[in-house]
Amino acid sequence: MVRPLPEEERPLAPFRAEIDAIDAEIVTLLARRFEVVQQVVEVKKAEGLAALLPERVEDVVEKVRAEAETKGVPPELAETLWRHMIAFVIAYEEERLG
Ligand SMILES: C=C(O[C@@H]1C=C(C(=O)O)C=C[C@H]1O)C(=O)O
Repeated sequence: MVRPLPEEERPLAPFRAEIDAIDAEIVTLLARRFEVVQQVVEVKKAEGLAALLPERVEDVVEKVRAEAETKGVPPELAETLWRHMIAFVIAYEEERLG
């Protein structure tokens, strides 16, 4: 739903267009990541592996924090986002692994 832009917010329009385009790219990348997660579920089923593999979770968080830092993104932001996403992924996997 797109609400009419209040007059005083008009100078923000080009930046918001850029943010919207970036968000769409992020969602595309999330879709790719999620497709891989579905393959992970199949392997975990076959191998009897748990949804939550804590050491891997910490490795992923460490990597995204480091990557964020090199790109001028606050590492705490990356960590917060990834921990939320990973928690969702683990719940998704748990539902499918039983
Ligand atoms: C995808 C996996 O399952 C879980 C989800 C992870 C993720 O979203 O990065 C990482 C660790 C796992 O507990 C995995 O084990 O690799």
